[in-house]
Amino acid sequence: MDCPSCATKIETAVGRLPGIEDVSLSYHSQVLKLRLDEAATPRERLEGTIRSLGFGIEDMDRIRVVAEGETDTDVPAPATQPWWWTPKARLTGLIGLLVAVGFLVSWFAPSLGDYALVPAALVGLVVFGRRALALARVGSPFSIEMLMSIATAGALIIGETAEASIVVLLFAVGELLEGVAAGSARSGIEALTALVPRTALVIDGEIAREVPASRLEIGQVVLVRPGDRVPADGEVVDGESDVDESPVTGESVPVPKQVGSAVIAGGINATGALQVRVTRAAADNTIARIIHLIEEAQASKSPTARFIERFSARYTPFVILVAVLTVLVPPLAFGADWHTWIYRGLALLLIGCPCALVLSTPAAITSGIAAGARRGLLIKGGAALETIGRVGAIAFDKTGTLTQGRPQVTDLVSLTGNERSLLGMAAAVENGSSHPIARAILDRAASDGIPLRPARGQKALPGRAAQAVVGGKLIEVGSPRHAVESCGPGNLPADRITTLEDEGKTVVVVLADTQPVGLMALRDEPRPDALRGIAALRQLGVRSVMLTGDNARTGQAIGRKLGIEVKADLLPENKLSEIAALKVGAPVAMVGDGINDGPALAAADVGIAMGGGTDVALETADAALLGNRVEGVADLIALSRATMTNIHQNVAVALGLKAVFLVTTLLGVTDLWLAILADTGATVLVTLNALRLLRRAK
Ligand SMILES: Nc1ncnc2c1ncn2[C@@H]1O[C@H](COP(=O)(O)OP(=O)(O)OP(=O)(O)O)[C@@H](O)[C@H]1O
Ligand SMILES: [Zn+2]
Repeated sequence: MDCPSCATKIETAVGRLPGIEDVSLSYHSQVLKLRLDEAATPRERLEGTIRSLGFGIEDMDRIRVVAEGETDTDVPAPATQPWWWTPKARLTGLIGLLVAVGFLVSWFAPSLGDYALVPAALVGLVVFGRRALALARVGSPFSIEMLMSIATAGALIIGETAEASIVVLLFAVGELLEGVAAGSARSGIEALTALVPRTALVIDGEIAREVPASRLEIGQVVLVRPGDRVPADGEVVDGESDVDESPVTGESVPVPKQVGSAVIAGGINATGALQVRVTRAAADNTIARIIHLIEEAQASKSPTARFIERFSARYTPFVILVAVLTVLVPPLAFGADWHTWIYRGLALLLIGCPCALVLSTPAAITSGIAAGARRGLLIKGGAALETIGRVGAIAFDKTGTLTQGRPQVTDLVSLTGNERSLLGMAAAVENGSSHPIARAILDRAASDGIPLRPARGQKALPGRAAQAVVGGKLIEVGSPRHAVESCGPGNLPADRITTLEDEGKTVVVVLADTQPVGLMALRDEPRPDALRGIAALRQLGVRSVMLTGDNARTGQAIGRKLGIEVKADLLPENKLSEIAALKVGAPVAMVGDGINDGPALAAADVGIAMGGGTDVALETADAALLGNRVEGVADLIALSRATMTNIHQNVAVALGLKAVFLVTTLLGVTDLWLAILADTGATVLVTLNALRLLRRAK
């Protein structure tokens, strides 16, 4: 199969057979899966149906019954034939030979004339004509095969046998080239599958035993020696090492891993032996999800692709109509020569194939998505890829996206008692909360050796505070704004708060029965890559805005360091309205860590999740940055723009060539074989152009 639409044709045709369910055909792995009731449809009939559409089954032995739950990775990769020995290549060779012999014969025996070329044309006509009929039966009457067969038959009838034979030869060559080009696009994605090793060493008591990586189960512990590739997504339970995850995440620096770190299948373990507990089965590890994503992206059509499909659905009948008129009108109305105008009409039929046009968008989108995947930029479909390049503004969540997301308590200010009891109280309230501030306070209490006091009724007030009853008092830990609302502005040490906030620290106030008893300041360092990432976006002409629930002073202090516009003091629902307000004229993207900001990611036109490796929240986002660098956002935009440029070039080539040939054919300066060259040539050009996107990636 050369293109996803081939896969659709087969799926439709096979799906119509009785007793067949759950047909799914993966264009990438070239594997067809279905549930078959052999009483209704014997295997031979299934095979015959596929072959009648002009596709082969590489090896009947590879038809296998799979057990429930078995994954694609268990299916051995097809033994790839060299391109010059594929059925297509052999057919092309045969037709080429017949054409060559035909020309020789007519050279030596001029009396035979062009009849020597009839065999070549007939072989092509039989092969492609049968395919055209099979396609017509499954609902595609205007296939290129049909147009080509009519043109060939017509040329034979009016005695242009040389032309007819050249047309079938060029068509066969074009198909062959398309196959080669499509194959190299596919191998870019297959390379990803190859990243995961076939086997893994499972630790079983004292010994390590080798098992297929596809059979690893969640919870098993595998040994990854230095130099090995990590066989599964998992968590380090023993050992320390640097792992090069660049093949999956695009992150070029090896990542240090200790006990507790997440590792991704496909990473290369550099220095020390690691023991890794498997956290995801092979079927849904990061790489499998990337591949799945690319396949889904192909199935879901981008807006441009949909537009072009609608256009081409009208284009072909329109050209056929023009061809019919071309044949009929001049001879009937103006007494022109029939032969000339039939010839021109046939040439027109050949340019009526929208193949190159239909391929222009999906080819580029697939390459773009695959190119992104190679650099750790996951894009969930063509629509997202198209939108990202057009965004006018990008909203960033602060915590964990522009900052490290690991705040540290820097200052403790007790207003009444001592600092240790202040910390103990706050920690008791925060115990159980997952907010980064809560974690920071709990860590500090633990490192200061302060025991937790019993607390009950722990509750979160999102975007404001956490509260609980400790020692009979209602203790609240929250933003200064929340404190002002409960105790009035008079009782707070406002100067002290202002000073801390101007240093870029987040201040929380601890209240006991609505009376302030202390302050805590926390600092969350900006991420080193954030500055570069924002600068790169500015270069692309995109506005960046930081959205934060923190107060304005803290936000501004961080914003100044990063050179980014700041919207502060936002409650979670205000973040949504800020995003809506940014949508003026151009779409908006939202970048977050995908943990607390699901709604904001969903509210934007494009939600981009950032997160280290395995725990990316792809469910809520349209795109994800596996490399976990802010610069990835600019890379995404650049990739999207490059893809759109590529699409426009493809459309221009496809339509441009057709337009030129439309005119020259009507003027009578185009030969039939030039018309077919324009068609297959355009398809090949479009595929090759789309491949340039993949090359860019490495
Ligand atoms: N569990 C909590 N403990 C203490 N203070 C809290 C807690 N939850 C929220 N706050 C207060 O509310 C403010 C806003 O919280 P919110 O969760 O909306 O923002 P954030 O996640 O800290 O920052 P950002 O929006 O930039 O990611 C915090 O700065 C803090 O002052
Ligand atoms: Zn195709």
